[in-house]
Amino acid sequence: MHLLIASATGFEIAPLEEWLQANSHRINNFSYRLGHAQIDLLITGVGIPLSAYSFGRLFAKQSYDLAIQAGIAGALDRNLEIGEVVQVTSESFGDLGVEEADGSFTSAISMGLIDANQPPFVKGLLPSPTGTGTPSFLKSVTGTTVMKVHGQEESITAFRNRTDAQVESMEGASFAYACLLEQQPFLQIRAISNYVEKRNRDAWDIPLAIGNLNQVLMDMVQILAATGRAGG
Ligand SMILES: O=C(O)c1cccc(C(=O)CC[C@H]2O[C@@H](n3cnc4c(=O)[nH]cnc43)[C@H](O)[C@@H]2O)c1
Repeated sequence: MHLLIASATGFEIAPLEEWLQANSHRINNFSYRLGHAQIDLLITGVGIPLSAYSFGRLFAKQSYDLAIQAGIAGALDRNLEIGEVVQVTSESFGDLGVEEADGSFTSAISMGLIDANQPPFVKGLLPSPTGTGTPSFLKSVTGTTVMKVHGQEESITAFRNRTDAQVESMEGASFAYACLLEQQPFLQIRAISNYVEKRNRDAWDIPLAIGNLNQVLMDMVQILAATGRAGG
């Protein structure tokens, strides 16, 4: 099977890369062979524009049995724990729209600039397909993708009032959008590094999130390499 593991930054999947270097056959700078799997690594860059270009360019020339986006994320849902690893099963572009004169936000979808049901959107969301090797041991959550990480109480309260999303990242929706349009089976796996709250960098635990994320990735890679199957 041909597997893609993509991340915004190199540090988010560095432990996986080190593990592949020690435990698999290196094909080139970004590809490894392990059992029945070829594993390609992709670093897209942070944010919607960089990741959208990266996925669009890659999927124009290459398809995969399974594409996994892996990274850290902020939790809007306080029931999620720092360090917890989740799978994001629906996405949205959380701040794509206009700021009104009174400071309120109107989304591009409610303005009709994007049709809420224009494929691959379904009711304004980007739902993940089911049955693409979804790991049942991970909690399923809803995600949203923003250009600007929230850090001010008033804007966070307003955002919570207009989204049902449980986690926030800066690339999830670009990945889901590209995969859905290219009919590319995909999974988005995120580890919670912080809560979406008044900016407090000291409360982030990036090492814990990255450690837990990469343990899940290594477990999944070993299972997929052993079985050579993504479905199920
Ligand atoms: O050090 C910081 O203050 C900082 C702020 C934003 C992002 C980072 C990163 O390390 C970038 C990696 C990745 O992290 C995702 N992420 C993590 N937490 C959040 C969040 O609360 N809201 C949105 N995105 C988040 C994001 O996908 C970045 O690509 C460091």
